[in-house]
Amino acid sequence: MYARIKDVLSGRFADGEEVEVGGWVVKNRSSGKIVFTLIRDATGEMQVTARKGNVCDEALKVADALSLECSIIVKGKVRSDPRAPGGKELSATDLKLIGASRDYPIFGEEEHNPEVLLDLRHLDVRSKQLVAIMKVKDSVLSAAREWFRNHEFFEVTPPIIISSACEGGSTLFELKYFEDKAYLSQSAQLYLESLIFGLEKVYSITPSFRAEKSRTTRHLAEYWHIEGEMAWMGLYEMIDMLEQLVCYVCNRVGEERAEEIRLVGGDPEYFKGLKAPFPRITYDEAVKVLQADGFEFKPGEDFGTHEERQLSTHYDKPLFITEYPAEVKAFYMKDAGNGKVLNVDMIAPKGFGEIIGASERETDLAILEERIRKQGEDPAKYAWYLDLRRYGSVPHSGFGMGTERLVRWICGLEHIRDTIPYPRTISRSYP
Ligand SMILES: NC(=O)C[C@H]([NH3+])C(=O)NS(=O)(=O)OC[C@H]1O[C@@H](n2cnc3c(N)ncnc32)[C@H](O)[C@@H]1O
Ligand SMILES: [Mg+2]
Repeated sequence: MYARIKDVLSGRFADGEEVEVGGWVVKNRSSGKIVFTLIRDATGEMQVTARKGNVCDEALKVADALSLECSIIVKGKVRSDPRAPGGKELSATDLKLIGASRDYPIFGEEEHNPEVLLDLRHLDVRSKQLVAIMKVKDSVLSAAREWFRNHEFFEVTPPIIISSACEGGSTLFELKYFEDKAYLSQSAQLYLESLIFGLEKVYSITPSFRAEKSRTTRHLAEYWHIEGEMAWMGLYEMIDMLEQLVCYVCNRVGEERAEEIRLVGGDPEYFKGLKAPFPRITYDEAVKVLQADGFEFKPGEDFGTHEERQLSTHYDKPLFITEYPAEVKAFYMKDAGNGKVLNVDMIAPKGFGEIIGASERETDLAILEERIRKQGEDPAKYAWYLDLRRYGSVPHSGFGMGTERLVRWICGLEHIRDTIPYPRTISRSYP
């Protein structure tokens, strides 16, 4: 394997030491006898200088003709130079063109129409901005897995092809399944609930699909869903746990990906320093806050983007809002008695909106059947799920965290589409 650019820049190799680096051309500037080439690999960017006399004429000709995104292998001597990005360069002794790149359609700094960039997403995924965001996402996923493993959760692999809605029929994607029909999973929850009777604490990281008709900056038709389900746990114990999970992931990612977060315009220090406890208010208290803020809001309705944004202006940490009206929430949420359910949404500050949806689950069979019917679904389609209440049911709770929502908040991004390599929305399923 070739030397990594970050290792060359970090001083791992002494001046004069010869190393070999593989990478792609970011910029090329030639004055005939000397060619300055900025190359990148997955660890960073550095300058390569090809000088007449140091490289053979053939290699100098290759260097001179390099264009955006050519892939090259360069052998050279490490040389400290304060004028070079990162304070070091490779003074080339040999340079080979591996993959030509003529007229690369995305020009470095130029502003491009977002739709054009999305049509060229298969190329744009190598851009500095998207590479940085994908590194942040990698850290989010690995930090989450580490937290789950350290807290006795088992990772499980629930089905993606499913037979009944978890989050309402209006956002289901239907597919032809042999001679039958099936759907793409909106959430692994119902299957995770079946798995707690053997494993007690389970999690999954899967794609969830929502046929959202809305065009917003925080909805995708396909997103990655970090979901947990815990036997014996009630709502408020789960909220304590969610604070620990979110702080662990944010602290780790803020530490590990500070450079990338800064590069895309985020504030890593905030996430490095995020600490529990987070503020907690009930739905009714949230309604009072909105009304005191002069917001026109009809009590009994769900909070939308505007309400969540307004509520988040009162706090600089994520806000837990609990006990929503039963009518606006899913059938599986445990009845809290006063027309409310034992659920919680976690709303990120600064208008980044809902990151987590969670609840204690209804375990009373009759109440559950009634709520399935009230939501216009046929309990017969949930026969397997209702069996979980017939055989050794226990109090349990669970949550779903949107990975892309979390990455968007950590990176401080305007639109969720840049948090996933290939965003799927109502108007895009290409490339
Ligand atoms: N296991 C569970 O208890 C999860 C539960 N069945 C569930 O799906 N809840 S949720 O619909 O609020 O979605 C959970 C989270 O999933 C994210 N989410 C939800 N919908 C989307 C869309 N369309 N795009 C991106 N992210 C989305 C968002 O962060 C939500 O808070
Ligand atoms: Mg939700």
